[in-house]
Amino acid sequence: MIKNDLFLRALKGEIVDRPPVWMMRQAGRYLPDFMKLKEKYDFFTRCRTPELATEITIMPIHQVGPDAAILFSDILVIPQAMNIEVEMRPGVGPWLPNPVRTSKDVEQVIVPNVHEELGYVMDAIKMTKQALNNEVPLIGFAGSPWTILCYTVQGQGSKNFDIAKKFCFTNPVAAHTLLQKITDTTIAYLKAKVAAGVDAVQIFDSWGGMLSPTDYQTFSWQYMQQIIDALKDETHVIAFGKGCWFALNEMSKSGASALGVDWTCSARNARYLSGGNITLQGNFDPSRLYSPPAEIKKMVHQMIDEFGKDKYIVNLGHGILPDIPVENARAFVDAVKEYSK
Ligand SMILES: Cc1c2[nH]c(c1CCC(=O)O)Cc1[nH]c(c(CCC(=O)O)c1C)Cc1[nH]c(c(CCC(=O)O)c1C)Cc1[nH]c(c(C)c1CCC(=O)O)C2
Repeated sequence: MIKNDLFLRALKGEIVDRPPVWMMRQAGRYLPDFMKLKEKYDFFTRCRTPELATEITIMPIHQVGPDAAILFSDILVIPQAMNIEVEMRPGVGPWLPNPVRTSKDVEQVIVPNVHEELGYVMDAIKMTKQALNNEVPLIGFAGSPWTILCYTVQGQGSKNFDIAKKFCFTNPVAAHTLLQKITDTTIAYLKAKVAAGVDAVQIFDSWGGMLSPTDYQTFSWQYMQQIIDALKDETHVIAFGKGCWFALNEMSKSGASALGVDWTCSARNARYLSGGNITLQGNFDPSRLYSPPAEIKKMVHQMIDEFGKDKYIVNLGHGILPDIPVENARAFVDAVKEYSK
Protein backbone atom coordinates (compact mmCIF):
# COMPACT_ATOMS: atom_id res chain seq x y z
CA MET A 1 0.00 0.00 0.00
CA ILE A 2 2.84 2.41 0.78
CA LYS A 3 4.68 3.27 -2.44
CA ASN A 4 8.15 3.60 -0.93
CA ASP A 5 8.23 0.77 1.59
CA LEU A 6 12.03 0.45 1.90
CA PHE A 7 11.93 1.54 5.55
CA LEU A 8 9.31 -1.08 6.44
CA ARG A 9 11.20 -3.74 4.52
CA ALA A 10 14.39 -2.97 6.42
CA LEU A 11 12.45 -3.23 9.70
CA LYS A 12 11.31 -6.69 8.60
CA GLY A 13 14.90 -7.62 7.77
CA GLU A 14 14.18 -8.12 4.06
CA ILE A 15 16.87 -7.95 1.36
CA VAL A 16 16.87 -4.50 -0.29
CA ASP A 17 18.72 -2.79 -3.16
CA ARG A 18 19.80 0.00 -0.87
CA PRO A 19 19.06 0.82 2.76
CA PRO A 20 16.37 3.38 3.63
CA VAL A 21 17.34 6.74 5.14
CA TRP A 22 15.75 9.30 7.46
CA MET A 23 17.19 11.74 10.01
CA MET A 24 16.30 12.19 13.65
CA ARG A 25 14.87 15.72 14.12
CA GLN A 26 14.50 16.03 10.35
CA ALA A 27 11.36 18.17 10.82
CA GLY A 28 13.08 21.16 12.34
CA ARG A 29 15.29 24.10 12.68
CA TYR A 30 17.72 23.65 9.78
CA LEU A 31 14.81 24.18 7.34
CA PRO A 32 14.22 27.86 6.45
CA ASP A 33 10.47 27.27 5.98
CA PHE A 34 10.28 25.82 9.50
CA MET A 35 11.94 28.96 10.87
CA LYS A 36 9.29 31.09 9.17
CA LEU A 37 6.52 29.17 10.95
CA LYS A 38 8.50 29.37 14.19
CA GLU A 39 8.35 33.18 14.03
CA LYS A 40 4.56 33.07 13.86
CA TYR A 41 3.56 30.28 16.28
CA ASP A 42 5.11 29.17 19.56
CA PHE A 43 6.35 25.62 19.94
CA PHE A 44 3.36 23.91 21.55
CA THR A 45 0.96 25.74 19.22
CA ARG A 46 2.85 24.13 16.36
CA CYS A 47 2.46 20.75 18.08
CA ARG A 48 -1.23 21.22 18.93
CA THR A 49 -2.42 22.49 15.57
CA PRO A 50 -2.79 19.49 13.24
CA GLU A 51 -2.48 21.67 10.10
CA LEU A 52 0.88 23.05 11.31
CA ALA A 53 2.18 19.68 12.56
CA THR A 54 1.27 18.17 9.20
CA GLU A 55 2.92 20.94 7.21
CA ILE A 56 6.14 20.66 9.26
CA THR A 57 6.21 16.85 9.10
CA ILE A 58 5.99 16.92 5.33
CA MET A 59 8.50 19.73 4.77
CA PRO A 60 11.62 17.54 4.83
CA ILE A 61 9.92 14.88 2.70
CA HIS A 62 9.61 17.34 -0.17
CA GLN A 63 12.74 19.37 0.48
CA VAL A 64 15.27 16.70 1.47
CA GLY A 65 13.70 13.40 0.36
CA PRO A 66 14.10 10.81 3.17
CA ASP A 67 12.35 7.41 2.96
CA ALA A 68 10.20 7.96 6.08
CA ALA A 69 8.45 10.87 7.78
CA ILE A 70 8.49 11.43 11.56
CA LEU A 71 5.57 13.26 13.06
CA PHE A 72 6.35 16.79 14.26
CA SER A 73 5.66 16.79 18.00
CA ASP A 74 7.78 16.44 21.14
CA ILE A 75 8.46 13.81 23.78
CA LEU A 76 7.41 16.33 26.44
CA VAL A 77 3.71 16.30 25.47
CA ILE A 78 3.54 13.21 27.73
CA PRO A 79 4.44 14.97 31.02
CA GLN A 80 2.13 17.82 29.95
CA ALA A 81 -0.75 15.36 29.65
CA MET A 82 0.21 13.93 33.06
CA ASN A 83 -0.53 17.23 34.77
CA ILE A 84 3.06 18.53 34.76
CA GLU A 85 3.51 21.99 33.31
CA VAL A 86 6.04 22.17 30.46
CA GLU A 87 7.11 25.33 28.63
CA MET A 88 9.46 25.65 25.69
CA ARG A 89 11.52 28.78 26.36
CA PRO A 90 13.30 30.35 23.40
CA GLY A 91 17.04 30.01 23.92
CA VAL A 92 16.58 27.75 26.96
CA GLY A 93 14.62 24.76 25.66
CA PRO A 94 12.27 22.77 27.89
CA TRP A 95 11.39 24.52 31.16
CA LEU A 96 9.23 22.93 33.87
CA PRO A 97 8.25 25.52 36.50
CA ASN A 98 7.17 22.84 39.04
CA PRO A 99 9.52 19.88 38.73
CA VAL A 100 8.63 16.58 40.44
CA ARG A 101 10.97 16.26 43.43
CA THR A 102 9.16 14.43 46.27
CA SER A 103 6.88 11.41 46.89
CA LYS A 104 4.03 13.86 47.27
CA ASP A 105 4.80 15.42 43.88
CA VAL A 106 4.74 11.93 42.36
CA GLU A 107 1.28 11.31 43.86
CA GLN A 108 -0.02 14.40 42.04
CA VAL A 109 1.08 13.01 38.67
CA ILE A 110 -1.85 11.45 36.82
CA VAL A 111 -2.12 8.71 34.22
CA PRO A 112 -4.39 10.54 31.78
CA ASN A 113 -6.91 9.41 29.22
CA VAL A 114 -4.62 9.88 26.22
CA HIS A 115 -7.52 10.19 23.78
CA GLU A 116 -8.77 13.22 25.69
CA GLU A 117 -5.46 14.89 26.56
CA LEU A 118 -3.51 14.01 23.44
CA GLY A 119 -6.26 13.80 20.84
CA TYR A 120 -4.55 16.61 18.93
CA VAL A 121 -1.62 14.25 18.22
CA MET A 122 -3.99 11.63 16.78
CA ASP A 123 -5.64 14.32 14.64
CA ALA A 124 -2.21 15.38 13.37
CA ILE A 125 -1.37 11.76 12.50
CA LYS A 126 -4.59 11.30 10.51
CA MET A 127 -4.07 14.57 8.66
CA THR A 128 -0.41 13.79 7.96
CA LYS A 129 -1.24 10.31 6.66
CA GLN A 130 -3.67 11.87 4.20
CA ALA A 131 -1.17 14.49 3.10
CA LEU A 132 1.58 11.88 2.65
CA ASN A 133 -0.74 10.02 0.31
CA ASN A 134 1.09 6.72 1.00
CA GLU A 135 4.34 8.06 -0.49
CA VAL A 136 6.44 7.09 2.56
CA PRO A 137 5.68 5.56 5.98
CA LEU A 138 5.04 7.72 9.04
CA ILE A 139 6.96 7.19 12.28
CA GLY A 140 5.41 7.97 15.67
CA PHE A 141 7.54 8.30 18.78
CA ALA A 142 7.75 8.73 22.53
CA GLY A 143 10.54 9.39 24.99
CA SER A 144 11.64 6.50 27.20
CA PRO A 145 10.26 6.66 30.75
CA TRP A 146 13.78 7.36 32.05
CA THR A 147 14.33 10.25 29.61
CA ILE A 148 10.93 11.73 30.52
CA LEU A 149 11.78 11.36 34.24
CA CYS A 150 15.03 13.26 33.58
CA TYR A 151 13.10 16.34 32.41
CA THR A 152 10.25 16.10 34.91
CA VAL A 153 12.63 15.91 37.89
CA GLN A 154 15.50 18.10 36.66
CA GLY A 155 13.04 20.69 35.36
CA GLN A 156 15.15 21.53 32.30
CA GLY A 157 17.85 20.14 30.05
CA SER A 158 21.15 19.30 31.72
CA LYS A 159 24.62 18.00 30.94
CA ASN A 160 24.43 15.27 33.60
CA PHE A 161 20.84 15.26 35.01
CA ASP A 162 22.32 15.26 38.52
CA ILE A 163 19.06 16.20 40.27
CA ALA A 164 17.16 13.43 38.43
CA LYS A 165 19.79 10.84 39.40
CA LYS A 166 19.87 12.03 43.00
CA PHE A 167 16.08 11.65 43.16
CA CYS A 168 16.28 8.06 41.85
CA PHE A 169 19.06 7.02 44.20
CA THR A 170 17.67 8.68 47.34
CA ASN A 171 13.98 7.95 46.75
CA PRO A 172 13.83 4.84 44.55
CA VAL A 173 10.27 3.97 45.59
CA ALA A 174 8.94 7.31 44.35
CA ALA A 175 11.15 7.10 41.26
CA HIS A 176 9.74 3.71 40.31
CA THR A 177 6.18 4.88 40.94
CA LEU A 178 6.81 7.81 38.59
CA LEU A 179 8.50 5.61 35.97
CA GLN A 180 5.55 3.19 36.03
CA LYS A 181 3.04 6.03 35.59
CA ILE A 182 5.03 7.33 32.62
CA THR A 183 5.25 3.80 31.19
CA ASP A 184 1.49 3.22 31.48
CA THR A 185 0.77 6.57 29.82
CA THR A 186 3.31 5.92 27.07
CA ILE A 187 1.88 2.49 26.24
CA ALA A 188 -1.65 3.91 25.90
CA TYR A 189 -0.28 6.86 23.90
CA LEU A 190 1.69 4.73 21.43
CA LYS A 191 -1.24 2.34 20.98
CA ALA A 192 -3.45 5.32 20.16
CA LYS A 193 -0.83 6.54 17.67
CA VAL A 194 -0.80 3.15 15.97
CA ALA A 195 -4.61 3.16 15.83
CA ALA A 196 -4.45 6.66 14.30
CA GLY A 197 -2.18 5.38 11.53
CA VAL A 198 1.57 5.51 12.25
CA ASP A 199 3.51 2.72 10.56
CA ALA A 200 6.23 2.30 13.20
CA VAL A 201 7.24 3.85 16.52
CA GLN A 202 10.59 4.89 17.94
CA ILE A 203 11.36 5.14 21.64
CA PHE A 204 13.96 7.85 22.29
CA ASP A 205 16.10 7.07 25.32
CA SER A 206 18.18 10.19 24.79
CA TRP A 207 19.65 10.17 28.31
CA GLY A 208 20.02 6.41 28.90
CA GLY A 209 23.78 6.84 28.56
CA MET A 210 23.79 8.90 31.78
CA LEU A 211 23.26 5.67 33.74
CA SER A 212 25.73 2.89 34.58
CA PRO A 213 24.94 -0.43 32.87
CA THR A 214 23.45 -1.78 36.13
CA ASP A 215 21.33 1.31 36.82
CA TYR A 216 20.28 1.31 33.18
CA GLN A 217 18.54 -2.02 33.70
CA THR A 218 16.82 -0.80 36.86
CA PHE A 219 15.76 2.71 35.90
CA SER A 220 15.41 2.58 32.13
CA TRP A 221 15.49 -0.71 30.29
CA GLN A 222 12.85 -2.64 32.25
CA TYR A 223 10.33 0.09 31.42
CA MET A 224 11.34 0.21 27.75
CA GLN A 225 10.88 -3.56 27.67
CA GLN A 226 7.32 -3.15 28.99
CA ILE A 227 6.57 -0.72 26.18
CA ILE A 228 8.07 -3.02 23.54
CA ASP A 229 6.11 -6.00 24.93
CA ALA A 230 2.89 -4.02 24.71
CA LEU A 231 3.48 -2.71 21.18
CA LYS A 232 5.49 -5.30 19.27
CA ASP A 233 2.50 -7.29 18.03
CA GLU A 234 0.81 -4.14 16.69
CA THR A 235 3.67 -2.30 15.02
CA HIS A 236 7.43 -2.10 14.49
CA VAL A 237 9.30 -0.69 17.47
CA ILE A 238 12.70 0.99 17.15
CA ALA A 239 14.61 1.35 20.43
CA PHE A 240 17.17 4.15 20.43
CA GLY A 241 19.35 4.58 23.48
CA LYS A 242 21.95 7.30 23.14
CA GLY A 243 25.19 6.16 24.73
CA CYS A 244 23.66 2.74 25.46
CA TRP A 245 25.94 0.49 23.39
CA PHE A 246 26.42 -1.62 26.55
CA ALA A 247 22.75 -2.64 26.41
CA LEU A 248 22.65 -3.66 22.73
CA ASN A 249 22.81 -7.37 23.50
CA GLU A 250 19.83 -7.29 25.86
CA MET A 251 17.98 -4.95 23.49
CA SER A 252 18.47 -7.38 20.60
CA LYS A 253 16.37 -9.97 22.48
CA SER A 254 13.56 -7.55 23.34
CA GLY A 255 11.22 -7.98 20.39
CA ALA A 256 12.13 -4.57 18.95
CA SER A 257 12.36 -4.56 15.13
CA ALA A 258 15.43 -2.31 15.12
CA LEU A 259 17.95 -0.70 17.45
CA GLY A 260 19.33 2.82 17.16
CA VAL A 261 23.07 3.34 17.56
CA ASP A 262 24.99 6.57 18.14
CA TRP A 263 28.34 7.47 16.55
CA THR A 264 30.50 6.44 19.50
CA CYS A 265 29.91 2.77 18.66
CA SER A 266 31.46 1.33 15.48
CA ALA A 267 29.28 -0.60 13.04
CA ARG A 268 31.33 -3.72 13.67
CA ASN A 269 30.95 -3.45 17.42
CA ALA A 270 27.21 -2.71 17.17
CA ARG A 271 26.69 -5.78 14.94
CA TYR A 272 28.75 -7.92 17.32
CA LEU A 273 26.98 -6.72 20.47
CA SER A 274 23.50 -7.05 18.94
CA GLY A 275 24.14 -10.60 17.73
CA GLY A 276 24.38 -9.82 14.00
CA ASN A 277 20.76 -10.49 13.12
CA ILE A 278 18.66 -7.47 14.12
CA THR A 279 18.19 -4.33 12.00
CA LEU A 280 20.38 -1.45 13.18
CA GLN A 281 19.78 2.27 12.65
CA GLY A 282 22.34 5.08 12.74
CA ASN A 283 24.93 6.35 13.32
CA PHE A 284 26.46 9.30 11.42
CA ASP A 285 27.92 11.93 13.74
CA PRO A 286 25.47 14.88 13.37
CA SER A 287 28.47 17.28 13.36
CA ARG A 288 29.83 15.49 10.30
CA LEU A 289 27.07 17.17 8.29
CA TYR A 290 29.26 20.29 8.51
CA SER A 291 31.70 18.58 6.13
CA PRO A 292 31.49 19.48 2.43
CA PRO A 293 28.84 17.46 0.51
CA ALA A 294 31.43 15.41 -1.39
CA GLU A 295 33.01 14.27 1.87
CA ILE A 296 29.61 13.53 3.42
CA LYS A 297 28.80 11.27 0.47
CA LYS A 298 32.09 9.39 0.75
CA MET A 299 31.60 8.86 4.49
CA VAL A 300 28.00 7.70 4.05
CA HIS A 301 29.03 5.08 1.48
CA GLN A 302 31.74 3.89 3.84
CA MET A 303 29.20 3.70 6.67
CA ILE A 304 26.84 1.56 4.56
CA ASP A 305 29.74 -0.72 3.61
CA GLU A 306 30.51 -1.15 7.31
CA PHE A 307 26.94 -1.85 8.47
CA GLY A 308 26.00 -3.76 5.31
CA LYS A 309 23.11 -2.71 3.06
CA ASP A 310 20.61 -5.17 4.61
CA LYS A 311 19.05 -5.02 8.07
CA TYR A 312 20.19 -1.42 8.17
CA ILE A 313 18.49 1.99 8.28
CA VAL A 314 20.73 4.95 7.56
CA ASN A 315 20.31 7.76 10.08
CA LEU A 316 22.31 10.16 12.20
CA GLY A 317 23.50 9.07 15.64
CA HIS A 318 21.32 11.79 17.21
CA GLY A 319 19.24 14.77 16.05
CA ILE A 320 20.33 17.02 13.19
CA LEU A 321 21.93 20.28 14.39
CA PRO A 322 20.11 23.59 13.75
CA ASP A 323 22.78 25.26 11.61
CA ILE A 324 23.37 22.44 9.11
CA PRO A 325 22.97 23.75 5.54
CA VAL A 326 19.96 22.13 3.85
CA GLU A 327 22.19 21.11 0.93
CA ASN A 328 24.37 19.07 3.31
CA ALA A 329 21.31 17.26 4.68
CA ARG A 330 20.33 16.61 1.07
CA ALA A 331 23.82 15.26 0.30
CA PHE A 332 23.42 12.81 3.18
CA VAL A 333 20.10 11.51 1.83
CA ASP A 334 21.24 11.54 -1.81
CA ALA A 335 24.37 9.56 -0.92
CA VAL A 336 22.17 6.71 0.28
CA LYS A 337 19.99 6.85 -2.84
CA GLU A 338 23.11 6.76 -5.03
CA TYR A 339 24.54 3.78 -3.17
CA SER A 340 24.88 0.59 -5.13
CA LYS A 341 26.84 -2.50 -4.45
C1 LIG B 1 15.19 14.94 24.33
C2 LIG B 1 14.11 15.21 23.32
C3 LIG B 1 13.22 16.33 23.28
N1 LIG B 1 12.40 16.17 22.19
C4 LIG B 1 12.72 15.02 21.52
C5 LIG B 1 13.76 14.38 22.23
C6 LIG B 1 14.35 13.03 21.89
C7 LIG B 1 15.32 13.12 20.79
C8 LIG B 1 16.59 13.85 21.14
O1 LIG B 1 17.28 13.43 22.07
O2 LIG B 1 16.89 14.80 20.45
C9 LIG B 1 12.07 14.44 20.33
C10 LIG B 1 11.63 15.34 19.25
N2 LIG B 1 11.45 16.70 19.29
C11 LIG B 1 10.98 17.13 18.09
C12 LIG B 1 10.78 15.99 17.26
C13 LIG B 1 10.09 16.13 15.91
C14 LIG B 1 10.25 15.17 14.89
C15 LIG B 1 11.62 15.14 14.24
O3 LIG B 1 11.85 15.93 13.33
O4 LIG B 1 12.43 14.26 14.61
C16 LIG B 1 11.21 14.88 17.97
C17 LIG B 1 11.27 13.43 17.55
C18 LIG B 1 10.68 18.51 17.72
C19 LIG B 1 11.34 19.62 18.45
N3 LIG B 1 11.49 19.75 19.80
C20 LIG B 1 12.10 20.94 20.07
C21 LIG B 1 12.37 21.62 18.87
C22 LIG B 1 13.03 22.98 18.73
C23 LIG B 1 12.28 24.10 19.39
C24 LIG B 1 11.39 24.88 18.47
O5 LIG B 1 11.21 24.52 17.31
O6 LIG B 1 10.83 25.89 18.95
C25 LIG B 1 11.90 20.79 17.84
C26 LIG B 1 11.89 21.08 16.38
C27 LIG B 1 12.37 21.46 21.44
C28 LIG B 1 13.04 20.53 22.37
N4 LIG B 1 12.51 19.35 22.79
C29 LIG B 1 13.39 18.72 23.63
C30 LIG B 1 14.51 19.57 23.79
C31 LIG B 1 15.71 19.25 24.63
C32 LIG B 1 14.26 20.72 23.04
C33 LIG B 1 15.05 22.00 23.03
C34 LIG B 1 16.36 21.89 22.41
C35 LIG B 1 16.25 21.88 20.93
O7 LIG B 1 15.84 22.91 20.37
O8 LIG B 1 16.60 20.87 20.33
C36 LIG B 1 13.15 17.42 24.26
